[in-house]
Amino acid sequence: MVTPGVAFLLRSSPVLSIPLVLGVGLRPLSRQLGGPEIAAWIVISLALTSLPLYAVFRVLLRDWRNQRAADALGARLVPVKKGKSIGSIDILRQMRHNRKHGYPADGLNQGVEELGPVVNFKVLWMDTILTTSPEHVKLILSTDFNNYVKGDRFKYGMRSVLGTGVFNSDGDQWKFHRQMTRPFFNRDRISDFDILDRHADDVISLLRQRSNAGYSVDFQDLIGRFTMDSASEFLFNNCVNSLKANVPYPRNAASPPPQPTTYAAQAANTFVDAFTLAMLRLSEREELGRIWPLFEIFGDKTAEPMRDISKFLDPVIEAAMEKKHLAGTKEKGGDAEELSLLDELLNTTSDPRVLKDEILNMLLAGRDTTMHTLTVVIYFFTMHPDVCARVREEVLAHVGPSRRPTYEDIRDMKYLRAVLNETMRLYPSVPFNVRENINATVWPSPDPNEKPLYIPAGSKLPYSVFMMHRRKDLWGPDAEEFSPDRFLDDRLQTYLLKNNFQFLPFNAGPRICLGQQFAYNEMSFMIIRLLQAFSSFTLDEEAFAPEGRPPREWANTAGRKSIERFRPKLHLTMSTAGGLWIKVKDA
Ligand code: HEM
Repeated sequence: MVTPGVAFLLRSSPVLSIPLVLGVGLRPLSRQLGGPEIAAWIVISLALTSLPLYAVFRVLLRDWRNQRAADALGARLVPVKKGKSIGSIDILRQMRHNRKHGYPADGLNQGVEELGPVVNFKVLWMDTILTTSPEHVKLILSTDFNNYVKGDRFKYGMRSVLGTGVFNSDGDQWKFHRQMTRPFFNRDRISDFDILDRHADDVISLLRQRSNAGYSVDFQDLIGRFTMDSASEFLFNNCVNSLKANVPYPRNAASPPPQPTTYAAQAANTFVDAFTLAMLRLSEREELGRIWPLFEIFGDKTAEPMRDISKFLDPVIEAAMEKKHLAGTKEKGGDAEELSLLDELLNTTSDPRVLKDEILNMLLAGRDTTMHTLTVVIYFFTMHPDVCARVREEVLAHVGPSRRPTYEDIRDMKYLRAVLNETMRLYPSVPFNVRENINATVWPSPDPNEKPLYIPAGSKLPYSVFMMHRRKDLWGPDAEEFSPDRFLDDRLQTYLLKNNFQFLPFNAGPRICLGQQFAYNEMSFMIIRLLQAFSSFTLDEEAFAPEGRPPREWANTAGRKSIERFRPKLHLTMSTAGGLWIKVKDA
């Protein structure tokens, strides 16, 4: 099998062979055409400089064409953030460093402060136009939807894990996947809390048991197991059972009791670790941009985690296909409630590859996003005990201390919804996203006194809801503060309702998150259950691993970065570096 790196070199071979062709062919060609004898040193110099010259020529030609096209439309080019080194490689290096060690949007913020809310970070001579403007995001996601795609570059990087699933497809292929999965998210199904309730019980008993024994718990790890188990049961009726596997003890625990390693626990941890690693590899590719295959010359870095994922998923899919085969085609309107997404999908396709792609896409969509939001809600509870107490009051008033919450309870709990929204405003699970434009286009200028902006065809267009959600001109002077009431008081009218594209944790338009309502239900359900069981939460900072502690220098910066006591980390989705170690107080 050809590795991604070798495939990349083969694809680039026509250009890469220019020096060779010049070196070997120039002198004989000149002789044959009766031209002058070319000195060897000239041939060598030409061969050596041909590639850089070719690249410079192409870049200059493209920039000249873009300028002409912009002029013709009465527009201007997007301001470029210039790096100090050739191809702005220093910016790329800085971004990679920031991703690993910085706070989300470090580096990008400087560009935006300097040049405005739309900046071209022209890394490796490729137009990479970042916008934080609601009006541009609206064009991308909604009003000019057909001109913006995930694009071949993005899809190629994700393909070895996500295949052609709903996340990783465009056009008719995407429509096919979306139509296939949408019916599954109907109101009855997403309000059926049986699965959630069972797994929430496991979370609570584990928290209680560890708390009684005096240990703190990594809430992110625990809740990731909850979202994985719920999603796997919901999606393919086959629980990963990660909550039954060994849950880690804090690193500062004096003598944690030994945990028996069962085959099931090991299998669950292997699957979860492989899934996490595969997602990490994908985010590394996305970060490197179009040159990522060069870092995978000797092998596909997703191959190993995908082997472990397949070991778990393939038998599940085979068993569902077998069951379907034995039962014959289910009639529409049958006992739909009992069917998982996988069973539903089998009514549309029997292609195991399509089934696996879809399931993996859904797991990606459903696990880390809700895990992250719930983790940050609990973090905010530890930082704002008054908010925690107020949500708890609401829980007790609407649901009481032990009853199982219903869909109607959740719908009516306005403050809980405001807390979830405020958490997703400050720490959205998908803080950065990206599209590519098919045709050249023009965006309105953020400064009405300036000409509109010309966007060349095929530009990489990252948009950041993380940055947009913190803009003071859109949210008011307290934009960086955690204040759930902004979704309930005058600020709702003054800011949010003026522009419904400025709050987009779930995206918008035709590709809006399919699981939005399910996610609100799942997260609300879990919080209600937690607040019925526990009255408060505290951080156990002693238990944080060094990589999970915000560096000292953050305290000397501005905004939220200076006050946070956890460390947000960025991959495809956001998470908490080193986890969130907490202690709970029994209610
Ligand atoms: C807090 C929880 C969640 C957040 C913040 C969230 C956010 C998002 C965002 C921003 C997108 C757009 C991605 C893109 O265009 O590249 C998306 C898409 C999607 N989400 Fe969610 N999501 C959440 C939970 C879920 C859950 C629980 C599920 C299902 C189990 C789900 C299913 C999907 C699907 C299928 C898509 C793809 C839609 C498409 O491309 O047509 N999401 N989500």
